[in-house]
Amino acid sequence: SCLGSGDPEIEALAKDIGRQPYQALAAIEQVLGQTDLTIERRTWLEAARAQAKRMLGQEKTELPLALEAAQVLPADHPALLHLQIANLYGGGLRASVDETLDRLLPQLALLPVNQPTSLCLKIRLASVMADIEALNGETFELASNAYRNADNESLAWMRAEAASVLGQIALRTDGDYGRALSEEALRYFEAQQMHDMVANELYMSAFSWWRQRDSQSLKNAEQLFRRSAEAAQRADNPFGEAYAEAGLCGVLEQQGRVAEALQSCRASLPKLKGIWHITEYSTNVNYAAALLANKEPGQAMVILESLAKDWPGWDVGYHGYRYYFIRGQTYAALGHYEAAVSDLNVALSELLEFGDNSWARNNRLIQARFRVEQLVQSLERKTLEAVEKDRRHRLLMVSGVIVTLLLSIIVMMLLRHRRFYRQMAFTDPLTGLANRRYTEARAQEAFAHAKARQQPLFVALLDLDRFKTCNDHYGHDAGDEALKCFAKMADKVLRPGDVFGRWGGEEFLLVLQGVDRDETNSILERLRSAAAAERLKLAPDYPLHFSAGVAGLQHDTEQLAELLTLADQALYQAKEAGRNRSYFAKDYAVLN
Ligand SMILES: Nc1nc2c(ncn2[C@@H]2O[C@H](COP(=O)(O)OP(=O)(O)OP(=O)(O)O)[C@@H](O)[C@H]2O)c(=O)[nH]1
Repeated sequence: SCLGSGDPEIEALAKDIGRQPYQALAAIEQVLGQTDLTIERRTWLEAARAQAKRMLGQEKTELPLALEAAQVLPADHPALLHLQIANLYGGGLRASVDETLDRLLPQLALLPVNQPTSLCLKIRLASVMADIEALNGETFELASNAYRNADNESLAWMRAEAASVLGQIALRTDGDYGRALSEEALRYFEAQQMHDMVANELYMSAFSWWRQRDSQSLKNAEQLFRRSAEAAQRADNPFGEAYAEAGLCGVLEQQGRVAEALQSCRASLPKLKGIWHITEYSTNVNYAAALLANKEPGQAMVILESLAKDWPGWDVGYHGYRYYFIRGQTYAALGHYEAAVSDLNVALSELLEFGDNSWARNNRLIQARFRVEQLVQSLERKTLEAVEKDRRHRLLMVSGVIVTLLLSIIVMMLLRHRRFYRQMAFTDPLTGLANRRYTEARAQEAFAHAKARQQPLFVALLDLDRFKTCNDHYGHDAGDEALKCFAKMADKVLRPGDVFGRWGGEEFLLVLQGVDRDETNSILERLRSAAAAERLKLAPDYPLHFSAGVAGLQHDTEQLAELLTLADQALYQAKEAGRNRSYFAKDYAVLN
């Protein structure tokens, strides 16, 4: 660090700031502790202290007091001007920067161009303006003026400082020129063993490579950040070390070297705490990015959320872009696509706004913009896909339910139809009794069962008497009524297990199992008297009488047909004998 005070003791202390800022600061503070200092000397020492603290990233809390005390000096006193410049950096309010610059610049213009004081003030001011991103023609002119005019051997230190600051400014637009200047400064600082200045120079150079973001530049940046950390360590400056490690964290993260990035972030963050906010903030964002890359989006979100809470208002400009860009991706990794898209859009708008300044020319911004836009698009696609998938899923479910319902209805209808057709196939449509086919099947079953067990079985053919006359006198409908009435009556009188069905015309078949001859006869008589009691609406004078021919199962009966023939013969006999009676076929040897 140069001051240009002309005081060898103060200049020696100032030079030590570039070597070991901590020790230099302690020495300066020791001298400042003396009570018999003149106000001029005190002001120079305060300017040196401010510079040392700047190198160490410390707050300059005593600056306002020192500035007040220095007011007794003439307004253009270089020590006072130094303090005012120091106050611009970090401590000075942004709003008052322009005002201070308006006051300082004309005064600097009045100073002789090649005097150490004049050179140092210009270098210091250009450096502060570069740090606060006030990069304009004046800044460049201040630095290049100092660089051009520090052209003799005795001003080598100032020339190196000027080269450093001018390099810093040039690196933003012209990398090659910037780096050539930076190397010139580096050579001097290394030769002078000004480790802290070396660390700073390497850092600035590394940073300029980092900005280019291509893989070779990132490698260069990584190497320079490492060298910067080593130099800071030699200078005994943990702040400088943390600063370089923070840079390393970002570069490694960008290179996808996640584990190393996490290590650098974790090493630098505790040392940065409370020292230099912007670096702490951006390193936290880089740390979150590395955690995200390490598939720890939950952890990344914890950091991002605490940043939003503890550092409100920092999410603007480039930092805002980075913050929302990383948080958007973290949201996406956590599956919150809508929040992700919204964050990425904020990132984009920050980027576009931020792109309005001179950095917009840097293609890095354009690349970043494309990346954000690509991500937003892919996330929007993902959201749409998720919605579409959900819709398809629901559609599938609804159609599944509909298909199942339709199938059940069809199955139900088929079952009903089957039942209906089955019934149709087995039932006599007029009387609702079993039809001949079904009656015969059931009779066969009963016959086989009784024969196998040698149990009694009686087969009776029942025929309504003089049915033709009913038809003839009262009409066919009356005949139908008689048949239905007979069927209904029989259904009531007989037991559910008895086989009873329409055999054809006015003829019915009754099969009784497990009952003997007498019981069969009495069942038939029960039927007879119940039928006789019926009165037909359409044929009131037609008596519902029937004749029955009955045959019983014998030991030697082989077929049901034999019994049916016998029953038919017996029926004939019953008719012959005068009707309205039951006749049993030869009943010897009937199973009783
Ligand atoms: N209304 C009606 N008549 C039927 C049905 N099936 C057969 N018939 C009639 O029933 C009559 C049976 O007459 P016949 O065989 O001479 O016997 P019947 O008049 O009862 O005389 P017997 O048996 O000797 O007492 C015929 O005229 C058939 O047309 C039917 O489903 N409905």
